[in-house]
Amino acid sequence: MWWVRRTSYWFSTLLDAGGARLGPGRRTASGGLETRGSCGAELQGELDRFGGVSVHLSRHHTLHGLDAAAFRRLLQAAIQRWRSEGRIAAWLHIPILQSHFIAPAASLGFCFHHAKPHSSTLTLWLGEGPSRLPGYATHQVGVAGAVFDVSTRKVLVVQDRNKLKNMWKFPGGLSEPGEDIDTAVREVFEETGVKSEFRSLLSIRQQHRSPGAFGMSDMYLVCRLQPRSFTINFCQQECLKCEWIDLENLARTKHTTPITSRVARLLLYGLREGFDKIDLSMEELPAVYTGLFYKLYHRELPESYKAAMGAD
Ligand SMILES: NC(=O)C1=CN([C@@H]2O[C@H](COP(=O)(O)OP(=O)(O)OC[C@H]3O[C@@H](n4cnc5c(N)ncnc54)[C@H](O)[C@@H]3O)[C@@H](O)[C@H]2O)C=CC1
Ligand SMILES: [Mg+2]
Repeated sequence: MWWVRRTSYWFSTLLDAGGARLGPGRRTASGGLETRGSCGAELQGELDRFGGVSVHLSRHHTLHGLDAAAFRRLLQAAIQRWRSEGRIAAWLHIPILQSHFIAPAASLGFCFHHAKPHSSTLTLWLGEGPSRLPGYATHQVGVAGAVFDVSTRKVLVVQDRNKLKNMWKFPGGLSEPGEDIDTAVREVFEETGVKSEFRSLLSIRQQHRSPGAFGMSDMYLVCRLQPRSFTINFCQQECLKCEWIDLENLARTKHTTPITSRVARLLLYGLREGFDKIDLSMEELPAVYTGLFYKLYHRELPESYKAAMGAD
């Protein structure tokens, strides 16, 4: 697959606005070799592994002195080309001192994705249907469901279509703002077609500077879910494969991620010794001052302790 080589950055980001020559042998967003020539200015970008194209204006020194109208013409031509090449999205990284290019980009449909102290990033969805680009995060919360059927000892796993290595993992994805951890049930259904019910929280992983979270922080939570249906009808856009596999095999196989493997072993332990040994159960409680509700996750408190301390 072409993206296995993406770390070598052979897709160069080029703009020849001022007639500057392009270096020989450079790769472009179209995946072909950029040719030298006098065909005029062209806005080129780097391809990402999802099929989007990213343009960093800071790398285009020839843009200096270009007015907003000329930039708009360049961008419009580039958008047409990207569409014809089947690109799904365009990302425009604009240094703060070139913010006069934001308005022409916005007039062509670009919207803000996020801003940092010295630059802003705009996106334009070029794919079919509504945009599937993830929003920006301070922390993003990913949730997954370990849907485990005790009677068959099988657990539901997927292989992600967009990952560099195709390892088995639990179906799941990013929660939307305002969603609870148990939205793992929704993610599992959307990705696999399998219906399930929340049982408990099994693990929490926190990682900072995560590449999958635009360099921000990522929380990844795995829930234990009880299956309510078994027929798989997986989402072709997100998954390459989806299967019910034997829990012991998942705990042993090398073709899985370390977190999935660890949770598989945790489930095996729960199966043998009782799920109360591994479950963080959830209770919804009223917030004292706001009148809102929140969900609290912890190991089950024995009845005797609840009674001794007074019920909530
Ligand atoms: N099981 C494990 O060990 C692993 C867990 N994770 C965690 O899983 C969570 C995310 O789950 P996912 O299934 O990835 O989320 P998800 O199911 O919400 O999928 C994200 C969607 O956004 C799309 N997307 C992401 N970046 C894109 C871009 N730049 N352009 C276009 N489309 C883009 C993907 O194609 C996918 O359709 C995170 O918390 C992450 O840390 C990630 C890797 C391994
Ligand atoms: Mg997913």
